[in-house]
Amino acid sequence: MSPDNAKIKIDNLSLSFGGIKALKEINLDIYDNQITAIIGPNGAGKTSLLNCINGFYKPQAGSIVYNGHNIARIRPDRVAKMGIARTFQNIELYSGLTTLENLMAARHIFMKQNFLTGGAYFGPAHKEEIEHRKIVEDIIDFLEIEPVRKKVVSMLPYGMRKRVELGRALALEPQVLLLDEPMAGMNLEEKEDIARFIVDIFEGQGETYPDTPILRDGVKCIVLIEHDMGVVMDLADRIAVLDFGRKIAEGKPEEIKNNTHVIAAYLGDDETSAQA
Ligand SMILES: Nc1ncnc2c1ncn2[C@@H]1O[C@H](COP(=O)(O)OP(=O)(O)OP(=O)(O)O)[C@@H](O)[C@H]1O
Repeated sequence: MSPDNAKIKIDNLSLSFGGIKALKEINLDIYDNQITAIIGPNGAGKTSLLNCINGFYKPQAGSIVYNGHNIARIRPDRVAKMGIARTFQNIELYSGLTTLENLMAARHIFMKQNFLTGGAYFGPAHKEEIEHRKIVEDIIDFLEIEPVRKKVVSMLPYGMRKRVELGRALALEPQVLLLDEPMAGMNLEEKEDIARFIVDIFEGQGETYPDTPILRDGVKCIVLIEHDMGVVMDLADRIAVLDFGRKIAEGKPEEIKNNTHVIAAYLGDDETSAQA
């Protein structure tokens, strides 16, 4: 693991909103074959960092190099096409569409045929639709959401909508999956389900889904924002800690657990954390 083979290399990233400095000179390398967790108190800059990676926010300074391209300031739809998918703290789905339609909508970025002009029932558009449908059906099966596949997502319980959102991100067949508090607002059982899905997505399901590479091979680079420390310590290979827009620590879970600056940041000891 050296900075030269980082999947995403973030250098000196700074982002402000008027007088508010959301991110201050962040340096962070994110690697394949790891689940990287980003933690920190409320307002620390975690979501802002994901928003910079996927193109929602345009940082004033710094770079984000992914597969050799600086993607800082590239549009979100292009970043998604390049292989970075994400879920949101406040679920972002087409609330009037069904589970199936939401996942199929994600596939449209891959469709060569325009589904309005390509002939929906005959010809190439129909063939293409069937291929995309196969991938989507495998994702629905994997996430155990068959019972709600024809249900409009606004009618689904919160935990189920979170799961559909995870499916929508998988339907983009990403190389990198950014998860913003995927378990927020869930009960213990729902949290355990999502934790299991994250591990299964990361590891891949092999020949259970032979024709759907994203499930067969898994997503080898996952970035997770999560407040539940038990979950973070269990799932993460590496943890980066933000506080007031700065990265104050980075390391393996056991290193972070005992880091005095991290403990101070969580207990609200500003003086100690500011000195980091
Ligand atoms: N669009 C925006 N406009 C103005 N200020 C913003 C915007 N987005 C974020 N901020 C500010 O940037 C800072 C970092 O916010 P951010 O949401 O990234 O923190 P966070 O660590 O994700 O917090 P939480 O754990 O509460 O979700 C905060 O002061 C926040 O108010």
